[in-house]
Amino acid sequence: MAGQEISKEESLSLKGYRHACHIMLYADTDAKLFGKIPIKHIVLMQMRFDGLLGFPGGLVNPAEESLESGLSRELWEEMGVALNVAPEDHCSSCVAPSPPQLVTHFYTKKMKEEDVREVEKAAVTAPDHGLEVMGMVRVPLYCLRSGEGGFPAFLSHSFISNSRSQLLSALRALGLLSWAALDAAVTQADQIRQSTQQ
Ligand SMILES: O=c1[nH]cnc2c1ncn2[C@H]1C[C@H](O)[C@@H](COP(=O)(O)OP(=O)(O)O)O1
Repeated sequence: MAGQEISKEESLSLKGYRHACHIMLYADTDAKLFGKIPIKHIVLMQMRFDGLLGFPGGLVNPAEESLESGLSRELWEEMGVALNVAPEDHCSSCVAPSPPQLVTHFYTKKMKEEDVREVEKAAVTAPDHGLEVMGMVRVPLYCLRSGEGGFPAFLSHSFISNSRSQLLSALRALGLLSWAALDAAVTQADQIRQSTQQ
């Protein structure tokens, strides 16, 4: 479910559409899982109230505020931190495949590892914690030796709207995972989904 890409400016002229803004916060890390598997990058997503994975953010009314300030407001509600989002952090805008009449605007922001830790700590006492947000999650970007563990297993879960495509596109565009690693993970995730549907 990728949705149809559209420019931010064009999307704002669409009549009768709602606008949702979400952001991928990420950082580099030297940490190693079990002391040997390099984690390389921390990427934050969240478990939503509906059991689906998605990015922090929410609905913004462009008639009342800019997309970026609306996104900052949503981030405060969901993560309890005042994060400045700039127009330069904008990554893509899409007419979402579902729900209807929705444009999803996607942003990415690189942080320091220690600042990501502060976000994670603050999120536990944010207004929406335990209500609209069940918790922040880190995306495991590594693959375990079995081939399926780690990122493929993560991708086999259920995601809200086009957030899975947003994740894959951002990882590709930012060079956090190679094209080959991404393609292999997507193929393995499909296999995991098929095997768990039986
Ligand atoms: O992470 C996401 N990526 C793309 N679209 C998303 C994401 N999370 C939600 N959505 C879509 C689907 C939802 O109906 C709307 C509104 O999002 P939500 O975060 O639930 O907004 P509110 O907190 O209710 O304002 O966007």
